[in-house]
Amino acid sequence: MALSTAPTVATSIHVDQVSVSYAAGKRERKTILDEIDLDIAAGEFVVVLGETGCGKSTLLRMILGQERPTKGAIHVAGRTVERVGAGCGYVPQKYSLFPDRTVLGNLMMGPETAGYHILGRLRPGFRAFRRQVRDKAYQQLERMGLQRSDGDKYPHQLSGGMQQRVAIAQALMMKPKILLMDEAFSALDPGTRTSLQRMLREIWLETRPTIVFVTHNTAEALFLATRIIVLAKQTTGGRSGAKIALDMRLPDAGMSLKHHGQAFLDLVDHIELCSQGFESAVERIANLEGTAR
Ligand SMILES: Nc1ncnc2c1ncn2[C@@H]1O[C@H](COP(=O)(O)OP(=O)(O)OP(=O)(O)O)[C@@H](O)[C@H]1O
Repeated sequence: MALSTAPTVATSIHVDQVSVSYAAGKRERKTILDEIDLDIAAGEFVVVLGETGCGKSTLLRMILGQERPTKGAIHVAGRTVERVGAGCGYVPQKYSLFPDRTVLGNLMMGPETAGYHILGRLRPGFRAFRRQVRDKAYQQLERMGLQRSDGDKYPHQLSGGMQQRVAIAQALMMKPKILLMDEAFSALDPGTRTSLQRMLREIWLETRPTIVFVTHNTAEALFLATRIIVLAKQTTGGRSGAKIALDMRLPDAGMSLKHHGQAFLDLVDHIELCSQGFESAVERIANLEGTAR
């Protein structure tokens, strides 16, 4: 087994020889991720792609601390992840808001809970603190393109796109250095999805959090990412879990078909072929590198 290497703080996320397997029947285990090594530097916008069931969400849950790896370890900002969400904001596909709280209540809950425990709220400073948190919540709402009056609504009174805007605002209220997003735009109609992609890129350009974003959509990945990771299952050699089949830094973040034409289409093809199997991806990349020499 590889020794755990000490991660530096500048390395925002350090995934060290992580394997994940689940019980499959009485005696067997099914390997989902197989000895994954991945270093993500502070400020990178990493998009994780891969075919359905290859373990993208599993990897994100491990970074979040919702689950522990079967083998290996994950370090976030220099600390081994041992509990949920230490320093990470998280936006899932949907249903992340508390249905019995207003939008404002949802936004204020995190900072209030982190700032004052229940008895501490009787102290004189709490009211002023609460006013500051409320002002910040309104600023976040407006930053997300929502109205102040939306603050009084309950989640069920909002469209799916508005709910996801609130979910992102909620995650940003805690000023996370790391934002984990799991198919956060997948349930939205194409127009709303495009506008949220633009908004997320703007937020990233303004404050440069580290973002790890899981999606099925290759065009979305190329528009958002500074780095694309493709997970693909192994199919030979008696191993079955997924490994990193492609790890690609993009010279041009914010790529789109409109601006990059054939280069964009070639990259989409390359990524999609690499996601079809780990071994074939390795062979494909070796062939391409041989041709380039
Ligand atoms: N707690 C669990 N117990 C057993 N199996 C699990 C558990 N969590 C995930 N799996 C299995 O792990 C595999 C990978 O799941 P995961 O959701 O990470 O894949 P994914 O790449 O995100 O898929 P999709 O793109 O379809 O969302 C699946 O086969 C899933 O059934």
